[in-house]
Amino acid sequence: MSKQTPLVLKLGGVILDTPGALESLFNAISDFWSEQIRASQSKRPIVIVHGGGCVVDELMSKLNLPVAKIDGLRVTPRSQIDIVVGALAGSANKILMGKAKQANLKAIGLCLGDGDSVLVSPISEALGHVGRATAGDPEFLELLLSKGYLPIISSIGITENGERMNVNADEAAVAVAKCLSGELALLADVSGVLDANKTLIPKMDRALADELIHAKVITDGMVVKVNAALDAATNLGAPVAIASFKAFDELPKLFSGHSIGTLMLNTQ
Ligand SMILES: Nc1ncnc2c1ncn2[C@@H]1O[C@H](COP(=O)(O)OP(=O)(O)O)[C@@H](O)[C@H]1O
Ligand SMILES: CC(=O)N[C@@H](CCC(=O)OP(=O)(O)O)C(=O)O
Repeated sequence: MSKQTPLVLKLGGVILDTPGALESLFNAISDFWSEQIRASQSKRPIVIVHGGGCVVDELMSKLNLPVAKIDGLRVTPRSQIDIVVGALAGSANKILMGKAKQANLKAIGLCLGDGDSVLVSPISEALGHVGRATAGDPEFLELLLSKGYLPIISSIGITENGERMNVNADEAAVAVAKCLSGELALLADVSGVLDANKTLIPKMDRALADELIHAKVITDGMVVKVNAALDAATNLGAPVAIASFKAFDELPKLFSGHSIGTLMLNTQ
């Protein structure tokens, strides 16, 4: 049985607020693996990296704390890192673990710092506890994947000095994919990158992305996502999909290596 390229799936936090979405996603993974076993193939390794920006926002609002972002990244002062870690590595990660368990998946809940899989360093004083992520040591994740685990990784990292850092989950997923030399798909609450008429753009290179960002057709979190996907496509030497986590019928296609949503191209 040949070794298969790991697939890194990034889930936006909105999936946690979308009724039935996690159940459908995990059942799709379970069905895909059962099908592979029936066909006497080895299970394709899958890793989930998740966000939870909306979970953090809800908690901040309950605590009457303001939300501030710079270029799509949450300003995370020292006084708020406990809240962010609790929401992402705690609540969001364990909700996902619970849903994976209900689908009988052998999941394991992690953060970027486990096994030094992803290394992080502070970006700027202005952003506070926000980290830039780079690929680290693949050994730990490869060990888990070789034993058939489904790692579910939050976007919380730990610096060399032991500081906890909040990492944008798209950037975290890119670093995990680089660490494992895997394929990457960024799953959000939209069918992919949309043009000015809200029509899906099937393929996108750097030139088109720059044009649409400049024209403010691509805005907010999608700017970070598009830039992260193009960076990953270049580094991994393979296209990266931006697609919907609601595209349940298309997920088996994605799992078996076909494209869905918008394909971000390596144009270097
Ligand atoms: N051109 C665009 N195409 C699709 N979505 C866009 C575009 N520009 C901005 N967006 C917004 O980006 C959002 C997805 O980014 P984000 O909220 O950061 O997702 P996630 O939380 O999954 O990382 C969409 O819900 C949409 O509101
Ligand atoms: C630095 C930074 O912005 N971190 C993000 C991490 C979570 C995230 O990216 O969640 P989504 O994928 O659901 O947007 C945040 O605090 O919102």
